[in-house]
Parts: sequence; C-alpha cells; structure tokens
Amino acid sequence: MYVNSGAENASMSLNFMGRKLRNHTVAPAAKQRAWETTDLSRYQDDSVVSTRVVLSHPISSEELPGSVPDLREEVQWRRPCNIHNTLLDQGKDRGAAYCEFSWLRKGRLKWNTFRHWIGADRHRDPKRSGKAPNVSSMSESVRQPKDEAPVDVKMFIPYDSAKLCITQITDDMIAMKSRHQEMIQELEENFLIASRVNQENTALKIKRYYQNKLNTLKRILDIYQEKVARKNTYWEEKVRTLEDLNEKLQGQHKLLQERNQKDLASWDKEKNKVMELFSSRLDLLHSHQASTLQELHLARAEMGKVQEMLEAFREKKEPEITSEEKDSSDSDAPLDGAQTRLEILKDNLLKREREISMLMEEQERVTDPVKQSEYSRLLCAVIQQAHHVYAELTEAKQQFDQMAEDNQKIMAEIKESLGQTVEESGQKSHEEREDVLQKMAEPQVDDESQASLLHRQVIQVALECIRAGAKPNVIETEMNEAWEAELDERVRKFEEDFQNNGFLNSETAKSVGQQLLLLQAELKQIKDENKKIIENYSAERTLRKKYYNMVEDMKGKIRVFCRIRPLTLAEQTRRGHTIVACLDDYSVILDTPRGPREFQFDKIFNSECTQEEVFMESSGLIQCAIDGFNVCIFAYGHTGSGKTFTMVGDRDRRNPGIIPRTFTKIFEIIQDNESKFEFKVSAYMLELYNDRLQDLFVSPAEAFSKRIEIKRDRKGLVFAQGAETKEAASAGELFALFEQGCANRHIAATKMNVESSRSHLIIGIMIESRNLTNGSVSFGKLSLVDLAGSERAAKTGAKDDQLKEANAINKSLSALGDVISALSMEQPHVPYRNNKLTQLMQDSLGGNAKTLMFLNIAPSDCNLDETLTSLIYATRVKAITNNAQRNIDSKEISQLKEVILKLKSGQPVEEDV
Ligand SMILES: Nc1ncnc2c1ncn2[C@@H]1O[C@H](COP(=O)(O)OP(=O)(O)OP(=O)(O)O)[C@@H](O)[C@H]1O
Repeated sequence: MYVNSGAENASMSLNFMGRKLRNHTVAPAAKQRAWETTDLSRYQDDSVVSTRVVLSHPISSEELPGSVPDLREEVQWRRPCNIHNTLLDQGKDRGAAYCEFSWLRKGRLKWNTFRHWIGADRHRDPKRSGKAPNVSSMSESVRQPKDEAPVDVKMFIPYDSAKLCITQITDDMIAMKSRHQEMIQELEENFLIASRVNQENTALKIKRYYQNKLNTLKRILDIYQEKVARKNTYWEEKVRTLEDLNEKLQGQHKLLQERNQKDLASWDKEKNKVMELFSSRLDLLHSHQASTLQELHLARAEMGKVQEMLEAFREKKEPEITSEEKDSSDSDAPLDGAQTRLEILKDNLLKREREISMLMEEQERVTDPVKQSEYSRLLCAVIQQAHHVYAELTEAKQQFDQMAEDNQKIMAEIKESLGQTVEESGQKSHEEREDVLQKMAEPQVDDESQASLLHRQVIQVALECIRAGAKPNVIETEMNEAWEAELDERVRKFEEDFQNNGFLNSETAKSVGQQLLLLQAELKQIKDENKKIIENYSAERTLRKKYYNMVEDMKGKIRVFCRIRPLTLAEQTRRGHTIVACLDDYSVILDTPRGPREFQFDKIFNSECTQEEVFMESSGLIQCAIDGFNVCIFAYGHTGSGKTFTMVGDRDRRNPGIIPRTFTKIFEIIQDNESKFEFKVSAYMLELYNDRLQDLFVSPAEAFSKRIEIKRDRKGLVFAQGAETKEAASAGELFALFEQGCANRHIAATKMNVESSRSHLIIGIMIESRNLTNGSVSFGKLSLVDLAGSERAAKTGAKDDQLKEANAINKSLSALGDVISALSMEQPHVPYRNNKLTQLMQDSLGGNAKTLMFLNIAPSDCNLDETLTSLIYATRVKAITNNAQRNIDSKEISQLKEVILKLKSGQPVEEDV
C-alpha cells in the first residue's frame, strides 16, 4: 500500500496495488500546521513515527493524541508503509490528523511533552533552562530517551496540575484507543471496499480492454465483410457470367448434340443407302457372276462340241490314212495345239467356275457386311483371274485366226496345185480333162490332194466355229450324207444354244471383265467411304463423349473410370474365359447368361493399360487439390479386382499406383510454382478396421488406445479429430510416412493365397498454398481411399477373425451402397451416419469435393456376379452430383482467422493486427 500526496493540492489518494482507491481530503490549514510541527530531517529512518510538538501554544486535550504522518517522505520515496492517515478525511472535523502509533510510543511522547511542559528538562539541562524547548531538543529527547542519563531532579508539580494532566493523558489514551480501533475497523472496511472496487475495476478494465479489442476486430471485420461483400458481388457477377457462358455452352452442346443426332441420322441414312447400293451392287455382281458362269459353261460346251466334232472327223479319217499319210499329216499339228490349248482353257474355266460358285455360296451364307466385303474382295480377285482366262481365250482365238489363215493358205496352195493339174490336163485329151474336172467336183477320198484339201476345209470350218462362234460354213465338198446330216444337226443345235443362252463372244466377255473391274473399283470406293464414315462416326462419338464428360464435370458429377484387370495366373490355369470386352474408350460389354449388357463410364481402361496411362487420366485432380478444392479418389471393386494395384501398385513397387505417383506429382507442381506460392503439405493416414478408426502414423498399441472422431467443419468438410498429422517437405518424406503407415495395416491371405486388404485405407493430404503476390491462402484436401473388397465368405473360406473382418467390410460397403442409392435417387435423407465409412466419405459423395471413382473389375467368368453387381453400383455413382467449391481466403481474412485462432488458444495477439 502506498500513500500518495501532493503539496499543491489537498487531495490525497490511497493506492491499492498501484491503483487509486479513494480520495482523502485534508484541510489545507491543518496540513500546513502539520508540516510546520514536524521535523522530518530527524526521523528519516522511521517514517511511521512522527511527533507533534507544541511550540507556542499550550497543549490541549484535543491536540495530544494522533499526529501528522511523514507525507513528504511518502511522496518522495513511495515507500510501503502500514495503513495510516485514514482519518485524514475526518481531520477537518476533528482538528487533528491521526497516524498509527503504538500505545507505548504515544505514551512516551506524551510523557516527554508533559515532562517538558512541567519543566523537568529544564531542570536537567541548566544551559537550556529558562528557554522554551526547541524542536531539535524535543526530538532528541523523544528519539533518544534511553541515551539520556537519568537526572535526579526533584520536581514540584502542583498536585492538581499533575492530576489533571494524568487524567487528561488517561482520557486521551482511552480516546486514542477507541479512535484507533475505529480506525482499524474503518481500514478493514476500506480494505474490503477497496478490494471489491479494485476487483470490479480490474474486471471492468479487462472487460473494457477486450471490449475495445472486440470493437476493433468488429470494425476490421465490418471493413472486410464489406470488402468480401464487394468481392462476393464481383464473384457473383463472374459466376453469373460463367453460368451464362455455361448455359450458352450447354445450348451449343445441345445444338451440337442435335446436329450430331441429325448427322448420325443422315449418316445412318447414308449408310443404309450405301448398304443398299452395296447389296444391289452385290446382286448385280452375283448376276454378272452367274451370267459369266453361264458364259463359261457355254464356252466349255461349245469347245466340247467342236472337240467331239474333230474327234469324230479324225476317227472317220483314221482308217483311210496310211502310215505314209500319217507322216504327212503334220498339217494336223496346229489343230492338236489348239486342242491342247482348249483343254487347258477348259481346265482353267472349270477351276474358276468351281471357285466362283464356292465364293457365291459362301457369300450367300455370310450376312455380316464386313465379311461380305471380304468375300467380295476375294470374288473380285477370282473374277479378275476369270478375266485373265478370257484374255487367254482371246489370245487363243487369235491363235485360231492365225491357224485358220495358215489353213487357208495351205488350202489355196492345194487348190493351186490342183489348178495346175487341170491346166496340165488341158493339154491332154478331152476325156482325160473331163475326168480331172469330175475328180475335182467329187473329191475322192483316196486322192491324196483331194483328201488333204477336204481335211483342211474341215479344219477351217472348226476354226471358224471356234473363233467367231458362228455357224460353220457349208463345206463345199461332197461328204457322205450321214456325216453331213450329223454336222448339220450339230450346227443347228449350236445355233439354238446361241439363240437361247445368249452366248457371248469374246468382245462381250471382255466388256464383262471390264464391268467387273469397274465394279471392283466402285466396291473399293464404297469401302473407303464406309471406312471414312465409320472413322467420322467414332471421332464424333469420342468428341461427343468428351463434351458430355466436360458438361458432367461442370455439373459436379462424380466421374467413374472402369479398369479391367488381366486374367491372373490362377484364372488362366483354371481356363477361365473372359466375359468382359471394351467396345470403345467409354463402353464396356459384359457377357451375362441373359445376353450381353453394355455399361458406359467416363473412361474404360482395358487389361493392357499401364499404370502411367491410368494416372495421366486422373492427374488433373491433383492440380485441383493444390488450387484449393477438396478432391477424393477412391477405388471400389470386389476382392482381388485390382483396387490396391490401381491405388498403391504391386507389392515390389515396380508398378507404382495412383498414391505414390500423386506424392511425386504434388511436389512437382509445388516446385514449378515455388516462385509464386508458398506451400505447406501435411498428411494423415487412417484405416477403418472392424468399424474402428485407427491412426496408422502411430504404433498399433498406441493407435488402439487413441480415439479418433469424424467431424465436419462449417463448410461441410470432413476431418479426423485426434489423428496424427505430419508435415512433409518432399515426395520422399511423404512416401516414407506412407510406408510407415502401410506397415501398420491389417492385411490377410485369402483362400487363393493372395494378400488382401482387410481394412479401408484413407490418406488425407492437406495442401495449404499462400499466394506471394496478393497474400490469399487456399486449402485443398486430397483424399485417397483404397476400399477393402467385398467378398462372399463362402467363396473365400473366411473363418473366425477373418469372418468378423469380412462382415465388418460388407456392412460398411452396404452402408456405402445405401448412401449411393439415396443420392442417385435424390432422396431427402441420406443415411451417412449409418457407418463410419460413409461418415468419412460424406464430403466426397454429394458434398463439397471433386470425386473420382475407380471401378475395378475382373474379366473372368468366375467373377460374373461380383462384376455385374459392381458395374450396376458404379452406374449409380455416376448419377451423383457434388458441389465442389474452392477453399480460398483473402490475405485479410486469413489473418483474421489466425487472430481468432490465437485468441481461442490464449496466445498473445500483436496489436497491429
Ligand atoms: N491392371 C493389372 N495388371 C496386372 N496385374 C494386376 C492388375 N490389377 C490387379 N492385378 C493383380 O491382381 C491381383 C489382385 O489385385 P489387388 O490386390 O490389387 O486386388 P484388390 O482389389 O486390392 O484386392 P483386395 O480387395 O482383396 O485387397 C494382384 O496380384 C495384382 O498384382
């Protein structure tokens, strides 16, 4: 406690713990007197004791008790002292100030005064006798009474005075005692009041301090709210423009779709037309082929006939030809050559004929246009060969021409020689000449020249016949009637055939070949056009799908990628066959006992797709997480379908999956943007095992005793309260943390002796990025989830603990299924709270996140049921819409958040904030 006083004014303050308690007012006159009567220089070492010395007026009963405190010293040194002068405020009324005295000291003082007054000191000090006691001598006597040697002085005090004095002193003492008691009581009261007031004041001050702070914060908040409102309007405008743009885009998309549909319809029409044309061309081709075949038949028949004719002629002649004549019948050689040639041609024609009919049969059986076109191609090749045969035929005919010419020459020579014979005979007698002429008119078979001529004439007829397909000229020789009749008959038949069957000559055959070639070219053109149409169609389909995906993405739809794993060794040894096929990049067909079923997804990865390709398709989402969005990538599928392979990779880490590649990608992006942003990456890793959340960043024993709770913040973002979050400065560090977490995971071997995940794995990577230019801060969360596989206990042979695990997994997956059903059917209530898995994934399914689902399926027929269920499940997921929003705060808001956080945690807050 301090006593505070000022000389200039009369107000005095009593401080308690440095604070003003109460004002005490002292009457200026009394105070002045108090100063005058106090010799401070003498009492420096005792501030409590003060003395009151009456110098010029006699002591009165009122002035004796109490004293004035050493106020100057108090003011000067502000030394702590006991509470005193509390009656100063009453000093005016009482005419004197009181200070704390011990009874003894007061008594002694009074005694000394009394002694002085009665003149005892004067008796003791003869030098001072007769003088009034001064302050110093008085003080000394007061201060050092013990030092003085007792002076044996006889004093004569009038009894009445002494009695009066003693009575006065006694009364004073009693009064003083009561006053001091009052004073103590008052002091106590004061103290209580002071402490209460003090407390109230302190509370008031604290309250005021925080009120001020709050007001400042409110003001700042108002300013920033204004700013935010302004920004909001700005962004709302932007959103509106974007929405307009979106609408426009959608309109364009619709238009495009409509156009596509129209195009498709027109293409379909065109395709149908082409197909019709194609089939009409094919029919034409068939008819041409048929006619060609007929033609070939006819040609063959004709050749056969001619051959027969020649043979019959030769048989007739043979017995008449002598051995000598046989030697001279070299003239038959061209005919023999022609015959051989004919034989070859016949063989060829037969062959082609067989081929053509085979192809035609085959073509009639085949309905598939692709195969039909293949056969048409073959047919064309055969027809081309047939054309070659025709060409050869023409060549043969040319040969025949040549042969006919030669034959005619020979005939002319023979005739010439016969003419010479006639001329020679002119010189002979008339009878002899008549005889020669007759011989010439009636060719004698036994005559060598005549026979040779006749032979040549027959050859000529045959050759003519073959060459032009015309009626053989009448042999202008006399033959025996039977032979002539037979020949006539044959000619008549030939003529009939020609008229009935429309026998084609070589020119027609040639034109048929040309037509065939033309058809072939046309066919090729149609095929090219068809190919182009198909290419256009698939390009258009891909483009449409791309636009569709873009629109779906803009709508916030969950994207679903389907991945088909290859047949495992076990499945291959069991000779399991594949029942899943990719139609294109977006459609997959499952062969079920009820027929094929088609499913469409945002992307299909077949069994040959690499981990790199799969990651490339999904890596865009990592940039989104860095930009401040919440992103979730999760793998779903039955046990052994390839979820862990997709998310984590294979066991020996030769084919890393999405998770390790994501670690690398995050830090690649960070490195690229280091100059513009400041990043902070932290992660947690949990597993949901037997319906219990366990922290994988701590040892299993510690994790068992740790309680992790799933909470949601105001924006609806899910976070795991109580989970260990670790920071990572590089991909390597993140990967090391991941490896550490993996070592604590629950896995088990299934019946097939394959490692299987027995828990759902959840990795959360938080990325905070501060824009170094404008100070804005964004927070992105990337959740990577490898779900445990659903399985049928009977199929896997699970028992005891494994059965319990399987039940927990199936329960959680069925809860997930319920949530997906409710969301896809847009039901008002979504049962997120039924399971921890669904609680954990609440923001990823229908919440504030961009979500990508990997549907893993096995291709083998032994997994048909599971695959079908998964495909249906994933189709429903595709219908779910999320509402992803960027988590970004301006510099000021992020600072305010920091302040609030600090205030909450009781940390000091810098004033300039
Ligand atoms: N795309 C793929 N290419 C090659 N092998 C694959 C592929 N997908 C999966 N596998 C192999 O198939 C087996 C089963 O895969 P995985 O363990 O990833 O299945 P899972 O769905 O995670 O199973 P569980 O749910 O039981 O953990 C593994 O041996 C894995 O290497």
